[in-house]
Amino acid sequence: MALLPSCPPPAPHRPLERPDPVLVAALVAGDGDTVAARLAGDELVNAAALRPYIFFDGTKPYTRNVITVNEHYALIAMCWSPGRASPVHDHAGSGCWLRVVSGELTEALYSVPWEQEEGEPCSGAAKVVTDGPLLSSGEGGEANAATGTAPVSDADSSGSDADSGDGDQRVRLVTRRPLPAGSCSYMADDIGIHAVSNSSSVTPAVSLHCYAPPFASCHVFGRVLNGKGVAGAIERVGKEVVMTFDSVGGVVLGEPGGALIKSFVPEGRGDVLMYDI
Ligand SMILES: N[C@@H](CS(=O)O)C(=O)O
Ligand SMILES: [Fe+2]
Repeated sequence: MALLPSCPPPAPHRPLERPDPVLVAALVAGDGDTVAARLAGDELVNAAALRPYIFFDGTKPYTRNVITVNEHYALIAMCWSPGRASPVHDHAGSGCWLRVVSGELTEALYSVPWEQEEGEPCSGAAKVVTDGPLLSSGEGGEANAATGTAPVSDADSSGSDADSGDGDQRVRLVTRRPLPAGSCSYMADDIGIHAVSNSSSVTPAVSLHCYAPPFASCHVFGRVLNGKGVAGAIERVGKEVVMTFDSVGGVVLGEPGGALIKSFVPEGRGDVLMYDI
């Protein structure tokens, strides 16, 4: 059992925390293929190297474990609760390489009907569903987004109506694809926006993400609630959210109120545990 560590182990044992020269050189050169290959290979990324950073907080859809951040990239291990998902989100103009380490994820890719300018704030609707049905991997909501048939009428939102003169602001589901263990993917704003979910309702999943350059905030997208609390299509109602993290360099961060990182494995253990990938 790994209790809350007071400080990270010495750097020589934690190669993932040092800027990787291959990754840095590839990023500086704009060579995405080499970045992908580096993350897909086992030389840098392997279970033993990742294990110190794998923490789950069972109360969250996914736990963000920051392995390292430098001027070129951020390396983050995400631990996915069974059946849970990230909200639909962009990546703040950064490139996002993803490798599924264990379990199986599903990526839902959405197209956006507007040009995403760097640093451009999203027009805000007053009520945005960010952690409701949108986050489940169920069929209901996203099917609406795919067909664009869901009526949207938000009394508190000006200018976000799907039928407004500003044009169609709806986000549309393009595809949903499984990401089994070992698979890799790339995502960026010029491709679209996405939501990632753990495909399993019982098995945790772990993924490794490399963001280049690192970013401190992104936009999430949700369904506008109409006056009766009914969620419509996913629209450009994204609000800027600051990225949070649950551990850094293998050290679990405490939260006000003392919430501890909990593990799903083994079931029922309430103290801080690492999940063995
Ligand atoms: N981009 C997400 C994780 S995933 O859903 O791609 C994040 O940084 O939290
Ligand atoms: Fe993402």
